[in-house]
Amino acid sequence: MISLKSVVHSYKDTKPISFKDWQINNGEQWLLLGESGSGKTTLLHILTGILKPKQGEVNINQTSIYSLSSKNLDQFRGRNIGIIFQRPHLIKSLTIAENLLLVQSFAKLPEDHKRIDEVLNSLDIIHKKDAYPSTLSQGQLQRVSIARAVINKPALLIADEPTSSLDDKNATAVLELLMEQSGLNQATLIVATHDKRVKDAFTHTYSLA
Ligand SMILES: Nc1ncnc2c1ncn2[C@@H]1O[C@H](COP(=O)(O)OP(=O)(O)OP(=O)(O)O)[C@@H](O)[C@H]1O
Repeated sequence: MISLKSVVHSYKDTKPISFKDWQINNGEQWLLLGESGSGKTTLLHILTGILKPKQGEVNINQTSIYSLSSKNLDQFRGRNIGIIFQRPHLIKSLTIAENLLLVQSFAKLPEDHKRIDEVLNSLDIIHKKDAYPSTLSQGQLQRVSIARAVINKPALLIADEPTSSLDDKNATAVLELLMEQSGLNQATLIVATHDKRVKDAFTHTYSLA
């Protein structure tokens, strides 16, 4: 279970943003909606342990994440949280498989080539395993981003505007893959977007004012 309690954040010289309390049960799929500037990215950073809020508490499966030391928080994030950004941030000098091996090693998990093949197969991108990111299409790169996010079977999968740079066909495919991949591991899925094409796929919505 993930919970957000009495969370408020303010950046230097800006007015504080209050986030209403939020409770998410394991395996639920949520849409995070909000106008530009309403605080979606801020909230995702708070939920993923990147940004400590000025006030309030964030719990992920009974762990109050901001009570962890920074070393333990890094490891917790690597093992429990997968993040998909609007654009894939892959390391250009490494192959797709090597990029995925790096994610296992950051989380201090053993190299697991079988798991890499399994994930790349399920995302229909195994043929690009030994290719470099610059040789992949935008849609293929987004599938690799999903592979990277799910490789360690995280309990929480978070996507920040995952479809906004894709055409209709790829946007639908990426959304279906996100739902399918989170379902495979019973992971909780949170997708932040203002892409109207994806709204209907979700039953739960958290809206920022
Ligand atoms: N590092 C920062 N320093 C100061 N103010 C910031 C910083 N990051 C965000 N803000 C401000 O906080 C508010 C929320 O920003 P945030 O990026 O979370 O919004 P958003 O909903 O993700 O917007 P968008 O949909 O346009 O990406 C905005 O007013 C923004 O200007």
